[in-house]
Amino acid sequence: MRKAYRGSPALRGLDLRVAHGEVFALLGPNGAGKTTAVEIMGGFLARDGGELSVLGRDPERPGPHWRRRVGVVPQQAGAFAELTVREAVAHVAGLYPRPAPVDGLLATVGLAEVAGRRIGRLSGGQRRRVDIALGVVGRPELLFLDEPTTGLDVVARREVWATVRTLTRESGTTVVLTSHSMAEVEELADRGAVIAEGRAIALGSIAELAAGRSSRCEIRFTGHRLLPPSGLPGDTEAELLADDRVRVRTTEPSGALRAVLDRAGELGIAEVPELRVSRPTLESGYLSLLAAPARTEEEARS
Ligand SMILES: Nc1ncnc2c1ncn2[C@@H]1O[C@H](COP(=O)(O)OP(=O)(O)OP(=O)(O)O)[C@@H](O)[C@H]1O
Repeated sequence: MRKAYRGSPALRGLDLRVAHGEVFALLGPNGAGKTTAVEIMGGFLARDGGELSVLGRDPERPGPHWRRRVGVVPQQAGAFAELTVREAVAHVAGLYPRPAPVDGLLATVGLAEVAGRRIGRLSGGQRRRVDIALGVVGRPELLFLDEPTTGLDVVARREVWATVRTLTRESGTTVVLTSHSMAEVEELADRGAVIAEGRAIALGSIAELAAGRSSRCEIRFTGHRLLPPSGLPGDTEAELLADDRVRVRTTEPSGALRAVLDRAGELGIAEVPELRVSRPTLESGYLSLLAAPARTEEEARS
């Protein structure tokens, strides 16, 4: 996809493939082009170039039934302020041939108790749930969720995650999710792409994105004498920090840990002080990908 706004490029050849039934995350800094991509894929915005097939159709020439098969929860929604929750959801349900039962859906998204209240009187989190209910009431095969939990409290966020998981599990809905929350992406997504300056700089499973530019795990403990004199296995780097703390980064966490534990045994130390082993987080992988020099899409795909 290519798109420029008044000559200034927002998408410079964004290339994506989302598989049927998966939750695919679009990650990237502010202004990277995520919302522009969602608006184009959802059929709300014309692109300048590139080929696009969404559920087998070009969103600019969708044919009669395509729109009913695609649900969109935009970043800024909040329609129907004068209607009650149930009226709004029932109204939108009436536009679809096989809508979800309204009261069941309101229960699923946690709105049953405020079903009779006007949308304009709801809290921000409750309105966001209305947005989600409106996006899914037509039982779309494909759902675009643009930052679904921004502004929600921790409990509400988890409830929205549970709703999305229920939808994907029970109806096999394919979801394209944009989010700035790494926790959200780790919780919901199967695969994703990191977008920067209108291009995908990395594509893959969430574990692959978390590995980022270096797939090394981290082992931390206190006491440099626990480092075996013969060294550690694999592609490993040991760093001495303040207070005699040690940070080991390694591609072979089990082997490196075994070597440290063996050394502790030799020294008669039963418990390695402050021992912690961690895999790379999505946040660290994401940051390493963004810090990398601009890569071509071919490199990103491989
Ligand atoms: N309607 C518009 N008119 C002009 N420029 C726009 C318009 N919409 C977006 N842009 C520009 O296009 C670029 C991509 O914006 P977009 O909203 O797609 O990014 P995003 O990745 O969704 O960002 P965020 O994470 O902040 O939501 C930005 O430089 C933005 O300023």
